[in-house]
Amino acid sequence: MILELDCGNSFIKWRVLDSITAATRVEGIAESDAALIASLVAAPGMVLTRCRLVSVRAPEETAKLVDALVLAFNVTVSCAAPARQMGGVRNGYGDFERLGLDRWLAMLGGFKLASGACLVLDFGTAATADFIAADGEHLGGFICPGLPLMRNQLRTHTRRIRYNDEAAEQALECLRPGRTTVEAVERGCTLMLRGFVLTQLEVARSYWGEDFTVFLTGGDAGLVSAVVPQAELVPDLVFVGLAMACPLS
Ligand SMILES: Nc1ncnc2c1ncn2[C@@H]1O[C@H](COP(=O)(O)OP(=O)(O)O)[C@@H](O)[C@H]1O
Ligand SMILES: CC(C)(COP(=O)(O)O)[C@@H](O)C(=O)NCCC(=O)O
Ligand SMILES: [K+]
Repeated sequence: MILELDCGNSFIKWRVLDSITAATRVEGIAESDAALIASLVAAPGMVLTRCRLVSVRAPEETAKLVDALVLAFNVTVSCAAPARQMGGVRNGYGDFERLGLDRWLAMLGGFKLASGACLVLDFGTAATADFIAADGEHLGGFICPGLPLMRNQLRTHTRRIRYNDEAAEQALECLRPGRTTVEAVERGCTLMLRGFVLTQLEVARSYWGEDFTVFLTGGDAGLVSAVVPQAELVPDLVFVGLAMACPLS
């Protein structure tokens, strides 16, 4: 079985694929290395042979996780690395190694699925947008704070914005103007994310008219999907790119 990991700034997304059919056997989201390993140990019938991962964390942090995986499961671990081009996509950064690897893999996945111009929007700790032209040229992208960062900035830099996660979840029942602090913040930040999406669509239209595919991914993609009904919601887009960047021969 193949273990796949997407180590973001907030969470580790993981899944285990059958080596022969490539079907997903189990998947989850872990808050820490220890929680990840505990979930894998607890899953019944787990025989890991290979592991591939992408990380936007510090190299030392990633190395620690790799060591822990090797120790726990005796697997070979392959880590996605930056590239100037791959899968027909050309990295648009002057310094290509600086482009976040999760963005790069989501772009590879998007371009593969679209086989044409695409706009890749990822809603995690940060919200990111990347533009890939029909010929595979990455035109660049944008990075903004995602919902967790916007919310936490308000909570930590004001005196009177305080509420718990349960209240936050309930506040998103609808997006009418808030009548409590939690509603006002959660709905306000959600509308900021939606505004981000609409602006990115305008940029994409200025390049390609209507001739492009929009991909939404990341943990908070569901919060914005209503404003782009034409978009493809692909939660595992980074994993599509990961399989391209780390083929298991
Ligand atoms: N099951 C879940 N567990 C944790 N967060 C989730 C879950 N489902 C959706 N989310 C949302 O995903 C966001 C984190 O997105 P994610 O793409 O994992 O970020 P990152 O890649 O930066 O770690 C959180 O703000 C949370 O709102
Ligand atoms: C932009 C990001 C912080 C997004 O991370 P995420 O929200 O997925 O955890 C990450 O892709 C990153 O650290 N990028 C390096 C900077 C860049 O892409 O220019
Ligand atoms: K991510």
